[in-house]
Amino acid sequence: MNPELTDTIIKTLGEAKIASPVRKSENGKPECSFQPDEDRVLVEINTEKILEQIRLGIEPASFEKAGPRSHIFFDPSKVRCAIVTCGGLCPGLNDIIRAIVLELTYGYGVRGIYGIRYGLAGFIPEYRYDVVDLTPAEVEDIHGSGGTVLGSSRGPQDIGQIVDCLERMNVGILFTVGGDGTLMASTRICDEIAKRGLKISVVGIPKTIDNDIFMVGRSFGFETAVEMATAAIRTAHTEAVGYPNGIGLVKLMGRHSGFIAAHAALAQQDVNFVLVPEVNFDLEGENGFLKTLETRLLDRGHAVVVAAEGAGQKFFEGENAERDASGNLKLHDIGMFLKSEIARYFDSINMEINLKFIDPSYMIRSHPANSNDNVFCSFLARNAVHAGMAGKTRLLVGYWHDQFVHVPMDASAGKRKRIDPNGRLWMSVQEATGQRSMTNAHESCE
Ligand SMILES: Nc1ncnc2c1ncn2[C@@H]1O[C@H](COP(=O)(O)OP(=O)(O)O)[C@@H](O)[C@H]1O
Ligand SMILES: O=P(O)(O)OC[C@H]1O[C@](O)(COP(=O)(O)O)[C@@H](O)[C@@H]1O
Repeated sequence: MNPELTDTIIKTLGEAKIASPVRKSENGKPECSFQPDEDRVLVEINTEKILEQIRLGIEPASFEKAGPRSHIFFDPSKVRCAIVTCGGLCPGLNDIIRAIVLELTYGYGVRGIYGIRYGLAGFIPEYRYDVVDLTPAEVEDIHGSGGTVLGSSRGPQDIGQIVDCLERMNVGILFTVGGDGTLMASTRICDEIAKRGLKISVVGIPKTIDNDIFMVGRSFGFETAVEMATAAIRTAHTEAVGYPNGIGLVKLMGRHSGFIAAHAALAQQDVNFVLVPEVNFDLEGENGFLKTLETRLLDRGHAVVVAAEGAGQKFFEGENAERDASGNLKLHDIGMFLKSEIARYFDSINMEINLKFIDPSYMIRSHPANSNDNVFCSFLARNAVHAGMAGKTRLLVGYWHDQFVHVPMDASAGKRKRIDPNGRLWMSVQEATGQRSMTNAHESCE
């Protein structure tokens, strides 16, 4: 184990003892000193008290702290591990894969590490996706690239077949890197493992640039996404001030939660309107978006509008509601909608505008992680390895109140973190944009 990292973890987490399964043999190669102990059992992180608090709507004061444990469950010389990345891309996926491989190899002396191609589909024989052997050499340079070297996918896969594959490959620890869908799938994989009485740990690493995973304070890639979104807003502002009655309209990702839009608007305070899924707004009327935009143009001559993709979906009610392969509702394009509504409105009042629409969504999502996210990914991944090697299962490695912690999968699955319309973040957005009259008059969407 990297002594520097170990020290940091000891200081941060106050761990008294550190697992040290690897020692150097006479020829300098790592050798496992771990003696399997029959009494050791896989530990389900399913703390009843935490789940009960969440059921009652009380924020849990703490979770079990993440970090290396004094006893490990799996024999590093025998255990095989698998990594799978699922759902939409996110900056930092390759950093996570790389850090898992390096910690397993150099921290614990594990040799058999497999990469599953194209998400959960990679477990299913009919797709014929080859498994990748993940070695330090294989992952050496991947952290500089966006996306995931393993590939990803959406779409339902048979849980029985996934566990069959884990059995066939003799996998002891499965690392699932994904969002709320992956979390649901992971809990079902855990159920099937338990039903079959297998000794397989499933450790989740929460992934979503939307930063909306429940009971996870910060998800990797979010900071990179905000940075990139801020650059797009800056461009929109430059374009808007460059022409008479210039309007810069930026659409950002955020299916259910507008965290990227809210944070980026606060980072680049040239934004006049932030539209998020959590807060309703009207188009027409005195306090409606279009009239408020007109007032802003008459007052200052330019405006910047930032819309998260899940905002204003009520305007499409009654239209076809399609779903993607994973069952997520396909959203109507709020950016294109606002673009045409703005054009229609100003045409109707005979006022000339210059509108520039920017949609940087996929440029943001496929970007490599920034330095802070690089560091964050490394800690998340290494803590996931510690949890897995210690025989913990059915948990997510999360970041909660400035600590890396073990979040029971069941505490997070099926729920979502959203902007509180009465909370400090949204208040700050309203103050920074001056849009209070437009969105304050309306209720939250849920
Ligand atoms: N309720 C569920 N049960 C089992 N598998 C699920 C469930 N929801 C999603 N999945 C699977 O998890 C994978 C990732 O889900 P998806 O929603 O696409 O992305 P994300 O994990 O980023 O939310 C997909 O293969 C999807 O079919
Ligand atoms: O175009 P795609 O691949 O369907 O992904 C779009 C979705 O990706 C996200 O950024 C993240 O979604 P997931 O967490 O489900 O992967 C959503 O905000 C957005 O709706």
